[in-house]
Amino acid sequence: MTNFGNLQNEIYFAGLSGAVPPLPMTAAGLEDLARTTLSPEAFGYIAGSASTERTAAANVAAFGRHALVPRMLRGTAAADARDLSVEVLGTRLAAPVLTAPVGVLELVHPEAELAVGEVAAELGIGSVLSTAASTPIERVGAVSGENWWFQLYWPSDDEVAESLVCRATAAGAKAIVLTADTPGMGWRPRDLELGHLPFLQGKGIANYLSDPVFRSRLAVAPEESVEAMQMAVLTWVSMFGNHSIRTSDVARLREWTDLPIAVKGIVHPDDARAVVDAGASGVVVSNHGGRQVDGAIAALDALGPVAAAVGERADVLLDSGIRCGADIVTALALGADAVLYGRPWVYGLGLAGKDGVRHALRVLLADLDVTLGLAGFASVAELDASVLGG
Ligand SMILES: Cc1cc2nc3c(=O)[nH]c(=O)nc-3n(C[C@H](O)[C@H](O)[C@H](O)COP(=O)(O)O)c2cc1C
Ligand SMILES: O=C(O)C(=O)c1ccccc1
Repeated sequence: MTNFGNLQNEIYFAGLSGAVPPLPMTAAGLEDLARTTLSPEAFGYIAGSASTERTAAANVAAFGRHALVPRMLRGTAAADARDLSVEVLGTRLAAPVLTAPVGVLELVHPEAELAVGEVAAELGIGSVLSTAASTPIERVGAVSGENWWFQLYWPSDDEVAESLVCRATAAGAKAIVLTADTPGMGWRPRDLELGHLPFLQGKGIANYLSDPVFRSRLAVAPEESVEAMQMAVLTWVSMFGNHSIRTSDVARLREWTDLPIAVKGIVHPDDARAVVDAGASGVVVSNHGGRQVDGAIAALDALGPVAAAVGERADVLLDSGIRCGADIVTALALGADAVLYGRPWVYGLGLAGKDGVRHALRVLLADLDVTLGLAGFASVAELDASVLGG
């Protein structure tokens, strides 16, 4: 047992000698501090969503429309015997949480993906490494323990896509997460107002620059000169956007790797059924944190119908709007097997590197642990819709 909730005791006892936690104890507090600490470009890129940002707001608001109805006097397990573990896509996790794939982490801190992979492994949860990482797959895989997955942005050059998948498989990834909702970049006013797209500065393209197939497309190695690097960036631009991927391509991905495949960015039950028919064993219900289609349905509102559509045929994960322990309990009650945690730990990374990521993740996991126990549950496995009063 992991006893994530023990963070409470740790802080209160340290408080006896006058110590207080170095960072805020809520996701909102981390965001507020990041707003005044990070550069406007970095903060705008992370906090920003598409257009009016109403889907980003809806993601969070949707959790507020569900209330937990805690059960009392059930003689449940002591805090140190509570079991938060789950198995998703064949991966055993100490809690139903993985860090969401987030690109270009060098924008906020040089430790970037290495910090996230290491801390997730230390805590026994999972991490999903972005294609748009600032650090090559092999280096991140080497420090990320056993429970990391690779997120694929399928480039318009299929041979580059296959190469990325083979590299991730060889580096020890336990699953491939194909992101379906980003055939191109969403309309993002905060970035547009600053004229800021990090990739054009060569940030977040380390997996391409280190890829033998991508490099074979370049006339001159990017290390040779500033002009050669600019050509590599333009080659990236020409291959990042890819509107041609279809459901049937999941079957092609299936041929490149034996790893389980999840498709991320699904909100329609028909799309969920189709990708499972094509060979996916997981679906991530997500609208990319409201960064792609503004006006889209809140992720939590899409969860129930998607979970009903796939039934026992696939695992269901959810992201977009997870901010506290009760949000995870709600998502699991509505049919998710686990959640991906996004922006709050990115603020932690920006504020204090690896320590900040650890802080943000421990706060979430402790809140989940305490909430679960107080609601009358001894394990995550026992959670079902009845916690919502049914
Ligand atoms: C700065 C940033 C970069 C992201 N980069 C990626 C990415 O490279 N690949 C991907 O599949 N999703 C990416 N996402 C989406 C996240 O994986 C996740 O779906 C989203 O952050 C969930 O919303 P929330 O953070 O508001 O909870 C990114 C999100 C943010 C905020
Ligand atoms: O910024 C994003 O949300 C994102 O997912 C992304 C990552 C790399 C390239 C383009 C978009």
